[in-house]
Amino acid sequence: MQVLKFGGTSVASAENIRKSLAIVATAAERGPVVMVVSALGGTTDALIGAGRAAAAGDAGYRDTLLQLAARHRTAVQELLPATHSGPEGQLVSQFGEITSLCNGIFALGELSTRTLDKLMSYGELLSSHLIAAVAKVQGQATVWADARQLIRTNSRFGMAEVDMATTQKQVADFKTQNPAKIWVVPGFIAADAHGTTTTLGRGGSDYTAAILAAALDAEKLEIWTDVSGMMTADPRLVRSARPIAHISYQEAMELSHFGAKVLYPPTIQPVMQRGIPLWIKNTFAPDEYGTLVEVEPPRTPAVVQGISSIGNLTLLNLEGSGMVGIPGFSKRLFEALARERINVILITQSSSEHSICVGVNTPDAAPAQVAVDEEFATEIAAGRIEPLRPEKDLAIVALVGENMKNHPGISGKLFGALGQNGVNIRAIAQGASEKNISTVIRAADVRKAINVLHEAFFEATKKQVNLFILGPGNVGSKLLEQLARQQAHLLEKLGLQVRVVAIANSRHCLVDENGLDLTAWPEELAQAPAQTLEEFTQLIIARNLRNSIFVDVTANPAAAGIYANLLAKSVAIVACNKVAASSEYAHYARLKSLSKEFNASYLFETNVGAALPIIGTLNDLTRSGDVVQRMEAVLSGTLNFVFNNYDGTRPYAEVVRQAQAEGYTEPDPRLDLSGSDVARKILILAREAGQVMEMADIEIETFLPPACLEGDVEAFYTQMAAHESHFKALYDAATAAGKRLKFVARYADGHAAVGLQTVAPGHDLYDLRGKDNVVLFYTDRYADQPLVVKGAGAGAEVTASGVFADIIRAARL
Ligand SMILES: NC(=O)C1=CN([C@@H]2O[C@H](COP(=O)(O)OP(=O)(O)OC[C@H]3O[C@@H](n4cnc5c(N)ncnc54)[C@H](O)[C@@H]3O)[C@@H](O)[C@H]2O)C=CC1
Ligand SMILES: N[C@@H](CC=O)C(=O)O
Repeated sequence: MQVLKFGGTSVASAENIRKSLAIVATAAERGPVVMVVSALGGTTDALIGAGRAAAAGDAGYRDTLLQLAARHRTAVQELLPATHSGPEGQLVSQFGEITSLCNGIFALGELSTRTLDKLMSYGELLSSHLIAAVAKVQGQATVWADARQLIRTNSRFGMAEVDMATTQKQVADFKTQNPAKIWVVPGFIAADAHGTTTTLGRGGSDYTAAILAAALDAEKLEIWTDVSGMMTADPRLVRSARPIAHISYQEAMELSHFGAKVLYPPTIQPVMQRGIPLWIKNTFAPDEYGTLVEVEPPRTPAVVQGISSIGNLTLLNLEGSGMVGIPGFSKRLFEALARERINVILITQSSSEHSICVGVNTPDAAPAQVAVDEEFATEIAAGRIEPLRPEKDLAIVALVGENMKNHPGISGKLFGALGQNGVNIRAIAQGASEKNISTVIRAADVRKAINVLHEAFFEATKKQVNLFILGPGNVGSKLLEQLARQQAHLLEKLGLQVRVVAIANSRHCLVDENGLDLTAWPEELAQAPAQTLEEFTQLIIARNLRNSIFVDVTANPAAAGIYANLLAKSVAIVACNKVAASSEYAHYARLKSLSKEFNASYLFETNVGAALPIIGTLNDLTRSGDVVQRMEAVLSGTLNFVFNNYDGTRPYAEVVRQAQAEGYTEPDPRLDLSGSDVARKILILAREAGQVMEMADIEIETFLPPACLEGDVEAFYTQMAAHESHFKALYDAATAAGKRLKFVARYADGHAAVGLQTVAPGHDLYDLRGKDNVVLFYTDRYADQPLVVKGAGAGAEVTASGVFADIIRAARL
């Protein structure tokens, strides 16, 4: 025999019932079929709601029942010809019984578990009678089989336990007396020794099917549902989750216990005992393979089969020095919990024996606390142990797979992936069978954690990266253009799915968690809602997306002020904004240490020389043990451009304006002309070389007449124009000596200075074209001939490409 079970969605409407019956008809061509059915989707909840309302004295239960009756009537009318009045009459009589039952509950103001079982049983009774009638009309040799006469349980209403021996006999008797090809059986319900209706727990229709399959020693059990099998993770949380084709009973049991709701956990035991294959199939896509649960699934290279989670968990910590080395504490703890019928989901104990930690469903936490504190009242009073400490809002995320056994590195990878994303693990449990590694984490981190783990274990070729971009000005908009152009390349060549989740300027913020359209953002941003920087920070933290990177393409000090907060949440920072790296040393050092502590990159290569590999080269030198003795550099693209293009034929101010128009200057060009920007850069280099230095330690010799730095940017240009003769004199003097003007930064022996110099032909800095930068590193290894990095040192396009490169570095960590 074959047992096929159809869940609530598979029988939720006339159309779905037809689909389910078509599947049964095909199966019946191969041999007899037991069709176990759930109630029409949503019916059980409606019945419970009606019962509870009636018990609470709320007459609204009558409306619920009327709606339920109407829904069933519609199904009958759609499925059966008008001439076939039997089922409709039966419906009337069944709803009469339901109404009487609810009226009784209303009158008594009480709903016992026994009455609730009776009330809930009508859901499956209604659906199974209807479906049996339709099958008969379709010409199938069908019999309706009352599960209450087949499955015997004890009288634990709500979650009755099955008496398998009696059940087996009753099923065998029924089979002898009913040779029909198709049995239609209501799932979920059974009866105790007195014939009183019981239920097998929510989801119990799966269990009914498994019990019948075992009792009949069926050739297979098929669970027909609305998804194509067990998935590698909950598809509502992980978009790239995929069905698992083959899985062992043990693995299926682990996964179903841990939230893979496609299968009611007790279902596996009866079929596993007899080695009956269990298929999970999709009623709405019957040709899809689904999941086959069997004794020995074909071996796959997959070490981890699935990732599952259970929410609503509370950890209870029993802790105290009085526990160490004294036998019996755990026994008393578990007995106290068992007395209250509290199910323990997870247990961990450290080898110091100083604490035992158990995980329970959150609704059980309060009674558990009372029970345990009572049990240990004497020890608590004596200060030998602490009162029980519940910790709420937690969840379990577990890796499941038989191949994890003896496979080193799985837990390392698990912890690494979670740690890199700032997911703190509160407790861990792994049985010696190594089929399941469970971690307890904050409920708020579940989505991120499952995605991170899914990526680590199932998507070796793809990593999703989520960008939050602040300040799409010159550099930022070029960056967005480059990202848009390279998205396909990144996915194909580097396996990086780079999504821009948010773009904000100082007024608006545009967000799409699925990734913004990078061609339409300028118009959309202008229409987007207003948002403050604080709100933007909270948005990044609250979204809690894996592999999040904050990209700061502003020049704003307040923006630099949010890095610490974000790093502490394991959000990586990529900045071309130089404010943070050139702020007080203590702050710079704190950001570096947060970056290490929380495994989040803090990258700012573009702070010096735009996209030139200057900081990276310096880091490579120092990390490999080299020591920087001195540095000599031209670090201002703007000033190099200005002095390369000024010869007195055009006003100096006009050349500066051109540098600004071409995107080389800071948003405030006075920073470039005053030498401050170069001072920030040599400060950053000195710090990266290992020197503890402040901005005040840098000697800045400005060549600007003081009047140029008074007032705003327009006044600055006006004053430069007014002091044209000053700039001309500087130029003429240099030219007369056969030299060129270069604004040079120097560092040696812990001292740094910046200022204008004239350099002669042959000097390393003499031939520096356009807006180029150059750095000469003199180190222990490069003592005579410096290591030189040279090239374009300013401009939106190159800077954006440097930011892009930092994003890729952060993403690939
Ligand atoms: N232009 C270049 O060659 C290089 C620039 N950089 C750095 O790149 C950064 C950006 O430069 P540009 O793009 O030229 O400047 P920009 O002025 O064109 O763009 C900055 C953007 O940031 C926005 N912004 C300012 N404060 C904000 C806030 N609180 N919240 C949100 N958005 C805010 C502005 O509205 C503007 O859209 C600067 O820090 C600069 O030092 C670094 C290396 C080279
Ligand atoms: N304004 C800077 C550009 C980036 O740092 C410069 O001119 O060098």
